[in-house]
Amino acid sequence: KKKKKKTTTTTNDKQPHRRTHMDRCWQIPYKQTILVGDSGVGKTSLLVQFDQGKFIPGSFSATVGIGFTNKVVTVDNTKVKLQIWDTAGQERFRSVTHAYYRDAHALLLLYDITSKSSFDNIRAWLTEIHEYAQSDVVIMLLGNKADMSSERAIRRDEGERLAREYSVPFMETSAKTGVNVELAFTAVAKELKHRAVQHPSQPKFQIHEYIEARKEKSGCCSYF
Ligand SMILES: Nc1nc2c(ncn2[C@@H]2O[C@H](COP(=O)(O)OP(=O)(O)OP(=O)(O)O)[C@@H](O)[C@H]2O)c(=O)[nH]1
Repeated sequence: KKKKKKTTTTTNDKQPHRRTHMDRCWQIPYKQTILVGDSGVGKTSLLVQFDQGKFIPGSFSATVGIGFTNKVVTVDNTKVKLQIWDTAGQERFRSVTHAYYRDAHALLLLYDITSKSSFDNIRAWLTEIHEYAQSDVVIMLLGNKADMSSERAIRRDEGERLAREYSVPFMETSAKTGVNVELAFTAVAKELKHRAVQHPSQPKFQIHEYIEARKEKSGCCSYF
């Protein structure tokens, strides 16, 4: 049995993509994705579901400051390395979070479908994002806790309407059941990959269409 060679990878943002003898497919240097939204909407839970495929129920412990998880997503035979930052939703950590917006390639903005205030605050979050982040940052709006249909406070079409107003893609997710969690991150990875390696003659990747064709609408309450 051949001994596996130890490899080290370096990132160089000036090189959008490269192929090395260690890789079987193309690689894109780390892309920073940040999870933002009010405290308790499920940012940490969403990341744990995506990273480990599990949901840890029980008492809620608010994130203090900021932390990250590295995750490689393979899209179209290309490895997109996402460095996913989980921020604290609490107001008192806001200045810490702002400092990270500038370097973000993508922002996943969450509200909780059972919390009207978390939905109402989305406009304030978007104002902050537009103030601190790069103008071409990929933004996605997620209505989390879609499994809690009996406590739903925000209809799906309200989320859709808000997303349309800001021209951002939208879907409802559940960090508990996993509904649309992988899709949210894969769509972001695909968009970032296309931006990095897209040839001008190729058609642009349509993130809205990609999501619309794949998102699960289950776990939501058709009555609304
Ligand atoms: N039913 C259900 N509960 C969820 C879901 N996502 C998160 N929760 C619960 O909601 C609470 C808050 O979740 P967190 O992931 O800690 O929220 P957060 O947005 O990271 O909060 P901060 O760290 O304070 O910003 C926890 O009790 C979770 O178990 C979900 O999709 N469905």
